[in-house]
Amino acid sequence: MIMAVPPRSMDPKKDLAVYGYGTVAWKEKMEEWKKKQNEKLQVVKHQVYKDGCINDGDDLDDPELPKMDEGRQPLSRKLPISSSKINPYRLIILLRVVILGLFFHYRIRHPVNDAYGLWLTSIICEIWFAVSWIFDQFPKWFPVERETYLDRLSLRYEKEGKPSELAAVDIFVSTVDPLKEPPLITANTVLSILAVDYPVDKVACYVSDDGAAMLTFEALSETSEFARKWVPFCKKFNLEPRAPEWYFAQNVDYLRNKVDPMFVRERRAMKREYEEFKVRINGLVAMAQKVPEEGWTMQDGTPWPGNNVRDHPGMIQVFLGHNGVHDVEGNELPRLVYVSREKRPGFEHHKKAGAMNALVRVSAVISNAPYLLNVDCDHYINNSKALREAMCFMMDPQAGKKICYVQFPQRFDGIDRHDRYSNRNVVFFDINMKGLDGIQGPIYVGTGCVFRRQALYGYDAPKKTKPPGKTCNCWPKWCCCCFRSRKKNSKGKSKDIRKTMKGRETSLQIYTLENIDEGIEGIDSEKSSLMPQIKFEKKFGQSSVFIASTLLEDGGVPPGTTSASLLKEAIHVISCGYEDKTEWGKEVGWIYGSVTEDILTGFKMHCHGWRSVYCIPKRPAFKGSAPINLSDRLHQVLRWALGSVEIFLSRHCPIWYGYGCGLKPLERFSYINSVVYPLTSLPLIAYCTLPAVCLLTGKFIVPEISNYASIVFMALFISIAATGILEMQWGGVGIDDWWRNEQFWVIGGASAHLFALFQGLLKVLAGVNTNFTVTSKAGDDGEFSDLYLFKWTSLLIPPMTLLIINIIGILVGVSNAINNGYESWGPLFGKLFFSLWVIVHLYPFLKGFMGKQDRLPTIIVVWSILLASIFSLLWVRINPFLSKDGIVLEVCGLDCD
Ligand SMILES: O=c1ccn([C@@H]2O[C@H](COP(=O)(O)OP(=O)(O)O[C@H]3O[C@H](CO)[C@@H](O)[C@H](O)[C@H]3O)[C@@H](O)[C@H]2O)c(=O)[nH]1
Ligand SMILES: [Mn+2]
Repeated sequence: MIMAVPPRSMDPKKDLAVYGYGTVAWKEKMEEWKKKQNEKLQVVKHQVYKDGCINDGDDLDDPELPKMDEGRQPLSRKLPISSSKINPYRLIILLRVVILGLFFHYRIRHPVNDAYGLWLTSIICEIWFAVSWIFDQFPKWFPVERETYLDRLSLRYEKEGKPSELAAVDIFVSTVDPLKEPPLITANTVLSILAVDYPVDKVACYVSDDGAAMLTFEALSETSEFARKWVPFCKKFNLEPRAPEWYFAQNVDYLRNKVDPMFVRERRAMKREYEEFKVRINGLVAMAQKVPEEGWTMQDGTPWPGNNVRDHPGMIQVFLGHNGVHDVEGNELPRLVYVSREKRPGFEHHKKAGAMNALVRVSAVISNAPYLLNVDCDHYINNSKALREAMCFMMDPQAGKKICYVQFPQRFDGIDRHDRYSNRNVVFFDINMKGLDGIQGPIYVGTGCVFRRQALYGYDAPKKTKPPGKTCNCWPKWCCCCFRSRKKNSKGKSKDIRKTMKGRETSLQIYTLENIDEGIEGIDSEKSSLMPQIKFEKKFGQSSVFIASTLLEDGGVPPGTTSASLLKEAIHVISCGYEDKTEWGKEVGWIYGSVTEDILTGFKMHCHGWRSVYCIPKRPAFKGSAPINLSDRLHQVLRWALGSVEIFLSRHCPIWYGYGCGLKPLERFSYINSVVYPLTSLPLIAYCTLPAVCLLTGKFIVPEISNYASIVFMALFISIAATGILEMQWGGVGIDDWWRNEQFWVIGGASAHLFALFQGLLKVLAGVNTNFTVTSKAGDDGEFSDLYLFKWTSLLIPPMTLLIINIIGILVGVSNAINNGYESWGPLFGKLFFSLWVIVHLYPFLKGFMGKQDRLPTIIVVWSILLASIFSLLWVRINPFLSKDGIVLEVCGLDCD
């Protein structure tokens, strides 16, 4: 019976359901089935991914691989979440929808007559919460996980005795302010990149310095020198991680695993080398503290061109490269390039997105790898196989072609044990993103992401057989038509050019505009179908070298170019006027218009029909740092929310943008959710104020409840808890992380999101510019001293106010109840619960607010005052020695009737 399973099926769950899943024998059968499947797989040529969309119909045949070879198999696999976990989850979601319906039915038909305003406010808030819940919930309907097969990647692309066929990757590191982003951190990131487990000639590291700091430049120079020792050492002993600071922070148990004495010796020596390196870097930092009056001068005596951060020429320096320096063992090292784009007053620089686009062009001119990885300066490579992991998706002959990027989760070092401010974002990275991966792919989060270069150039994803008429991503229909024909042309041309380029490799010189014109003119056949040069210039700008590079879909630089001419062109493409009247930032590269350029950039790609992939290797691929004190964290969240508001109010708002294109509906839901969430701050603040108002006025948002109503309320409460719990289960998230996330949702919502909303509106209405406040990255991890750092910011006011009024509300409510006798405790209970719910959510905020006092934590003082007053009031009430009527008025001072 099991043999009847069609050989192309890859879904044991589905098939087993037909063949007796759930019976006693199913396990055995499954084993047998799996074995048979595996045997079959070896000869099956065209495998169809469950995805459906993923098979391009490409021929898998690699004549060099024997028919039964392991290297023919897919490089990765989708692992659906087990149905025993996901089905109850879905069931509960549906139940919750039904219960919500009943809830609103009751709520709307039972207004509170003596507190109509309260009732109306609460209902409006609840409706908003319900809607935003829908947008958050349904993109989590099809979560998946994935598994990669690095050995198969190796078998396929690194055949014995032949040069590696792995694709090249250009790696971008962005940094801006060496004081907030210590050079040592950037250096560690760069070292981890240079030492990555990948063919050296296929890796190029570009560091973008938006601060034009000589400190960064010199630190990088030191780093390249140290890399000559560090890289061979890492590779020799296969170390992890390859960022020295974090490597040496691990303790090695020399006794346990019979460590090679040679290793012990070399490790010790290397540790000393690293310490010296650190001393040199710290020396540079110390020197950079005070700017000399005449500005910085370089070692050769010439003044540093970047002395005026806002007005300086573009700078490029190649530190390590192909024919240059070798490491101490004589091996080549990856390329390392310092880039600081030109800045002039009067030009909009578009923050990080602008920096990334400059790097896209520079790298296209210098190495033009078909794939790009971008990391923030503090996100080092923690798993040296990270690039290979990404290639398991990108280079998969069937699945790869449609993938625009492979996103890795952000993981962090140096966060306090309890992760007080939910810096790890575990719920987002382990639940929401896995959900999206089952739809059209995770959103781009700004770092730890490997891109397909072509996808960044604003092209549509390849289509299998596309029905004509539905190919583009702009919403007006007429626009679709014109756009389609243009796309076709560009694609057609790219093929031609590529062929021609291959044909006349030696003769084609492409340094200047004239040359490329000649080149195109030379292809007289099919000339009419070519996209005119002018159109390319309109899209990509005036660099013919860059334009030519975009046509090489498999990357690489045309042969016969000299590095001097390339560098000249590289300077050209980072000049600040370069993007004028082009599609950079509009359709090409990182997209401008939001401080969270990441969401926007990924969104555009999904609109072009691309899919992205979420990759979670066992050993985290990248690790970074996060702001752990309250004020910095709130500012970070403020920036993110502001970015979302900017997108929400722009033409790229996912509610309106991109219909009739590649964006799937549930994916759209998720994007909508990620731009409207700051709006939730308004109902949230209102809702958190309600309990206090109720307690103070003695009114409530629901009338006297019937039994039916209390059942509905309970059911709603239970279904909310149940979805949470089941979600934690399939996502592998702990209750503490989940709870922190809930708490921070309230804290952030009551402060940063609200401010973001106003700043965003200000920007749109009054044109006030938004700036990108970089978060400081802790240099030396000083025992989380940062956690207790307290900086005053107005962001703290709204949550503080909410806290205070709720505490006052509780006090007043309790004392009222005391005065009014025991029958009034019943209704009070609901209000107290409501109010405590707010306080409990704001608790981490209160802790952060209190800072850290060594003797007697203020928090204890506050709580004791609070409890003390409650108990004293109670005491007053119960005290049998006093006559009731007499004392009450004296104590609470309120008019209690
Ligand atoms: O004008 C600028 C401003 C920032 N950056 C770089 O942008 C990165 C992110 O800045 P950071 O302050 O660390 O922001 P985070 O909130 O920690 O970053 C997250 O959120 C950002 C969007 O707000 C994304 O760009 C990041 O990739 C993502 O990690 C850093 O490498 C900066 O050097 C620039 O290159 N130029
Ligand atoms: Mn960061």
